[in-house]
Amino acid sequence: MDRNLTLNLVRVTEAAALQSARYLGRGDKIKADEAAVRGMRRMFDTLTIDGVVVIGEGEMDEAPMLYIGEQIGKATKDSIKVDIAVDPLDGTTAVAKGLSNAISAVAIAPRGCLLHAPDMYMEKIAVGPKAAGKVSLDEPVETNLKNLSKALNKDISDITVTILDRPRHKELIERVRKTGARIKLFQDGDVAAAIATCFEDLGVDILMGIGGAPEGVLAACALKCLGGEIQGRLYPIKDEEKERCKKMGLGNVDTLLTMDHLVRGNEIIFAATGVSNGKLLKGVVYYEHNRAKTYSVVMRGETGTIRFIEAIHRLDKKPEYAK
Ligand SMILES: O=P(O)(O)OC[C@H]1O[C@](O)(COP(=O)(O)O)[C@@H](O)[C@@H]1O
Repeated sequence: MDRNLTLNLVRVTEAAALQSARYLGRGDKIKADEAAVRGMRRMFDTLTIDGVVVIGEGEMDEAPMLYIGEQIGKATKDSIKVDIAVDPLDGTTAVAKGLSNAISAVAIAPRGCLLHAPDMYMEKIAVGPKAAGKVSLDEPVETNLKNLSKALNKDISDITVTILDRPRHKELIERVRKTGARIKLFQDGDVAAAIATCFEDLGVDILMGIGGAPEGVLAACALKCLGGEIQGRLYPIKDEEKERCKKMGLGNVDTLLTMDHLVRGNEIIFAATGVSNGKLLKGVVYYEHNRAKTYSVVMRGETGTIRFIEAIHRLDKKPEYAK
């Protein structure tokens, strides 16, 4: 894929973040999400790609924009055909409540390379580069933490496990605590939490637990670029979810989804911009004179280059970013 696309993709998440951050702390997660979708969708129109959304805001009848199957970009005859995974706002509740860790994220890969993960839960385990290949969803929690401690060469009491703070994780939390490892619970945003395992100074060594399946694919795109590892297993709860897996040709839902199942190859570009403050990315800051600052990260699987980008936006000169 054209490497210039890398920087253009950041514009897409910046636009979404700038729009949705306006709703930080306003108690309206729907409006925050709609704003992110609008900003992202508009900016996508400027990219010369032949894209199709495979992870998006829902089916065509549920979502007006960025729905699954929607054609994206200004395609020319030379445009590369790509799959697009979007989460215009990962952390809608966080934004509504003015809490941390919300990001806007997008990934692209050549057509056919991204798993068309249905909108349901997925069990996940994610680690950074030093522990890639050393943990498995097929192993018990205790074994994984023992192997992680060996891989990182630190005592199990110095391992920090990050887990979504949900009642469904009660047993997982108890088992982790029994091993002596520390737990960092978080309220929302498991894409950013999975990515954080790849940066030692962010203080989390492993992500465990159940979150959204679409978010699992986005996290896999980022972790491929970063040299980490995420594995997933679909976690359908309702009968219609099981039916949906079958219809989508996902076969046995118990299959352990490796990195290559989630995203094939390493021709990947992933970009994210902070909406509210998080450890990985700071949120949008609005300044006087209609200026705003964004913090983004963009990465390419082929080269493994990771760029952190701080941008100052003159909203008076870019009215499309301002509303
Ligand atoms: O809130 P639930 O139902 O436990 O779902 C977990 C999912 O919710 C999130 O925390 C936020 O997702 P939304 O922005 O769609 O609300 C995800 O990061 C995570 O994968």
